[in-house]
Amino acid sequence: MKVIETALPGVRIIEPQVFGDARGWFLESFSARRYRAEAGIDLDFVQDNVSRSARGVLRGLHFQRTRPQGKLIQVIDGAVFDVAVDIDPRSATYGQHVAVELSAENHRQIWIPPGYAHGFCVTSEAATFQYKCTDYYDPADEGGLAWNCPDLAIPWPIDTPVLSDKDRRHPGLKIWARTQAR
Ligand SMILES: Cc1cn([C@H]2C[C@H](O)[C@@H](COP(=O)(O)OP(=O)(O)O[C@H]3O[C@@H](C)C(=O)[C@@H](O)[C@H]3O)O2)c(=O)[nH]c1=O
Repeated sequence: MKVIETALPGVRIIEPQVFGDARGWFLESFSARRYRAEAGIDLDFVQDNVSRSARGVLRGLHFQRTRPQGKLIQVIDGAVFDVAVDIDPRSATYGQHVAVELSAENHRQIWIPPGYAHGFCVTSEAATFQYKCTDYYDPADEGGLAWNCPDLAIPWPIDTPVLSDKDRRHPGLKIWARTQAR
């Protein structure tokens, strides 16, 4: 497999080795030993999630405040524009993001270590999105940032996404940071 470093510390794009033959193809989507050695993922995964979304749906930007989740993400069907945002005020890349297209066709994965905000929008007719998490979901611990915060300047490929009520209400980075500083 190929591992590509990004501008954000620890965030890596992974291209699994795809074995094609007359029947179709095969790939290993995770192997603890190899992902530790080659992608530097030395945390255990405790939860797997799958979501399905229609074109134009945007989920995010999400994180857990006290029990942050590392996420190993891939798309099983369709295509998404996937984004990780550095929300650590002590980080040299605070407020910066990495964006990557993940699709059933390119088989790409992204590893987002604990501590980043994450979101994606669907660029195909529909998309099936699958991810492994290093900590359990805790609704009481959820945090969010506005997808369209001007300080983040994320070049989303759509202007008017379909959002959940929850995702419509998140603050921008500056307002969120002020609530953290208290
Ligand atoms: C995320 C999650 C949701 N749920 C439930 C809560 C709710 O009733 C329903 C939908 O939840 P949400 O609207 O939060 O789902 P969603 O917007 O897909 O949330 C996800 O977004 C992406 C961007 C992430 O990075 C994930 O970590 C997660 O936050 O599913 C769980 O039971 N377990 C989970 O792990």
